[in-house]
Amino acid sequence: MTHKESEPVLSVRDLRIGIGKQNAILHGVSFDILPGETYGLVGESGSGKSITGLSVMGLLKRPLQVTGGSILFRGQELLTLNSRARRRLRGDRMAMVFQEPMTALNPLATVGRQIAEMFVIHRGLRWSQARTKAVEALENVRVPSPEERARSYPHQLSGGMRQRVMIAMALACRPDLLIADEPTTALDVTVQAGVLELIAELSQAEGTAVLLVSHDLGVIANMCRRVGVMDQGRLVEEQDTRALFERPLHPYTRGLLAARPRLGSRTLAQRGRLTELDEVVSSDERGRDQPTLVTPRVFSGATP
Ligand SMILES: Nc1ncnc2c1ncn2[C@@H]1O[C@H](COP(=O)(O)OP(=O)(O)OP(=O)(O)O)[C@@H](O)[C@H]1O
Repeated sequence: MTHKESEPVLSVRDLRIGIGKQNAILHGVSFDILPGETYGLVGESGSGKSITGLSVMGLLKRPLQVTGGSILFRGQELLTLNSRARRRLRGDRMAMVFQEPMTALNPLATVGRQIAEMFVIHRGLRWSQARTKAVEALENVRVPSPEERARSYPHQLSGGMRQRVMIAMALACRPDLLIADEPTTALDVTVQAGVLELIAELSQAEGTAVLLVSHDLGVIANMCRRVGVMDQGRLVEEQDTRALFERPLHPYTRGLLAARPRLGSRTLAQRGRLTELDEVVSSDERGRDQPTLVTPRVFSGATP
């Protein structure tokens, strides 16, 4: 890694997306993600979380297009790069995992081959070496019997295992940035936790910056130190996660928090994590030994 540890891996400034110039959908979103940081983007369906992630990856599909702003990746402007250069970055320096792994996996190739391909394309390894690396990559994401699993086709694996395979592919080349868009929404609650813990562990071990997109505040609470709240194509608030739960500044965030799942619902709260966070936040000990907080930001319509 050549960039300094304190410099953001990703710096999104005033990002605008629209259908042509007239029909704006994302209205000037800005945020930074530091190395090793997991930054959460939360908001209701349709608020613009996914299109933000897709535009960073350069995977936005027409009729949607970036109409303004800047996306700096390790100091390099992505919006002026040609498609070949962006393709070279994808899968190598930045990678994305989606809610539904089958959209990213080829049903006709074994998972071992698909992971191996990453090493062949981006690292120039021979297939024999790449296959060995693929088995290692499966081992890293705690896939049991990785040699055997490498020979499986995606449909022969459970949803949780497929998600691990997609994470193994995404992290194969040790990217600086991982974009995880609702990575556990389609999974059973017990499997969710394992996949999230895996992303957190790998990010810490490798210093990977993670953009975690989720509508689930419980997931964000467990994974992220900072969170941006999106509403109707705007980032309406950005705060340290604990502070957000304690003192939501924007009315929309307050609404989200009021509507958040409680014990008994099908989220991480079921495992007591959200309740733990509630306890931490409401405790007198809060704030102690916490990393330095960023200045809370409210972007519009705030009534602090
Ligand atoms: N292909 C498309 N054509 C036109 N509008 C689109 C297209 N894809 C997304 N949009 C619009 O962009 C807005 C943001 O969508 P986006 O998928 O980013 O929301 P989201 O917050 O990720 O929600 P979800 O969690 O449901 O994916 C929505 O209003 C959606 O209708």
